Amino acid sequence: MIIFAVIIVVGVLIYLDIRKPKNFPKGPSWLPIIGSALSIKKSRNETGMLVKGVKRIAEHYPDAKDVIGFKIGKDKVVITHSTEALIEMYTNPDIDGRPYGPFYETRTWNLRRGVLLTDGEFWQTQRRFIQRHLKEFGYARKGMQEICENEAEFCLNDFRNLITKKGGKSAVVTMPNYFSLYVLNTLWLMMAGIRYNSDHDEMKLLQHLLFELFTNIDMMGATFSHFPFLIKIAPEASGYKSFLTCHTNIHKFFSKEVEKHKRNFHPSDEPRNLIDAYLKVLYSGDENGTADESFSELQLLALCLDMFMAGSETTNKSVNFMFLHLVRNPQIQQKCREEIDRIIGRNRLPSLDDRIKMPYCEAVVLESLRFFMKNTFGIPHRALRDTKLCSYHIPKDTMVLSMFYGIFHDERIFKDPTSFDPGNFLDENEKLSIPDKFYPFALGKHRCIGESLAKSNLFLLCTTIIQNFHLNTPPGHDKPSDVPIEGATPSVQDYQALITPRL
Ligand code: HEM
Repeated sequence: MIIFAVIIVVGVLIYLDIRKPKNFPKGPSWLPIIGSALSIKKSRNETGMLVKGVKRIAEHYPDAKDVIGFKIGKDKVVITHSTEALIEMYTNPDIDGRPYGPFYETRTWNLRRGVLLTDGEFWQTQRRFIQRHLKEFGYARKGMQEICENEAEFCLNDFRNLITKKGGKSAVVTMPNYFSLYVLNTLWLMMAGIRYNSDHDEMKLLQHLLFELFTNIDMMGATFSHFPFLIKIAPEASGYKSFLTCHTNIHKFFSKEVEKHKRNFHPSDEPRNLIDAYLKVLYSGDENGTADESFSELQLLALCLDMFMAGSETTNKSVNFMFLHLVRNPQIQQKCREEIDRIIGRNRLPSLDDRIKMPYCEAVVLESLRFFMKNTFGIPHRALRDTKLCSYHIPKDTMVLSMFYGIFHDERIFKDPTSFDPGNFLDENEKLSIPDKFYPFALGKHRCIGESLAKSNLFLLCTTIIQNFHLNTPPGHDKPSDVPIEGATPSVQDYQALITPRL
């Protein structure tokens, strides 16, 4: 009798686990416990990339051309993969939440902290604070322009010194990640008032940790997050242990920085950067004298972590894609150089004021953003309540992901989406012409807050380096591969470039 009852209960549980909600987006069938995880894994292995794997699965459901539905472990996951679906998702306030789960909370002491993966009023208050103070410490004044121009010049001088050390004619440089410190400095000067030199070991280690982290996870989360029971029984194999260790090390670094600020800042002082401004609110409240309860020291650490992750990885990798394609395509490099010589000349360094007069270099920047974003997903969203997406039913708490491949590989927008072509952003008169639906920084309430900083860095690093050097494949080397390495965001494979000063 008992056995019979157990069989019935198990049967009902399995039925509930594999049953799709009515009018849920089409997709592979769900197996007990694992859902459609195996279908995704198989397709990802066969195509070599998660983005391509999802695209291939979607092709099996031609009548579901905009969104596709999965279940991975405990999570219902819906992926938007057409331009229209992405726009609908980002502009639907019912899908403005961020998911729950160990992946999202382990990184911040099992609490929901920071700005990247929080939602509701807490997120709104903190986002508003960052936006206001980024303006104050850079965006709205000449500050950001000066900071980015200076960092591009530091990069230029480091290249020059390297070439001098190698005998003065040229140097072979390991390219991906060469620029990461300069990119990070532009953000960190506004956040913390600090710039790091290229030989700062602790910062190099931190960037390495972050790079590893982004390579080992994906935007759907990690195995331990979809299957939380694995945290206890397989902490290493599920990726939980390394995820935790990496975050512990990152937190140690930021705690030290915040401590330094606490020692050197008095509430009556004028804040010099975003961390100071945050401490001022913590010590003496905002302009009304009260601090919102979302402000705390742990939250400040989480903000540092989030800004570091959101700001440096993304920009650095876009810069890497830009230089990869400049090395692979000397004719594009030459066209940039011609525009630089015509508009700026060789007697002064590029400035952000030149940008408006340099459509070709600007088009290279936009094409690099397309190449970075086309193989990535947005940060996961969550349905705050039952809602609709492309007329499908999306139950409350479903994870909703945007797959930018849909926009950036759309043949209706880009003639040949697979080739790197700045012409995608120029009209027949070589004037800048940006497609209406070009959203590398997303849209809606979670739209990126770092767009202008990222674009400024890309433009200035491109023009400052190309104004002064030729970048080529070293003799005897193959052209660097343009097949990206998978991860939460795609990376450029290791390659070397020969840097030669212009005569
Ligand atoms: C090439 C560089 C960058 C790209 C392509 C990029 C792209 C994006 C995208 C697509 C989102 C929306 C995520 C979503 O909800 O789906 C986002 C959000 C965000 N970005 Fe960026 N980003 C870049 C650089 C930066 C920089 C430099 C910063 C820091 C100043 C930054 C800070 C953020 C933050 C804090 C969010 C979360 C906003 C929120 O949820 O309210 N990003 N970014």
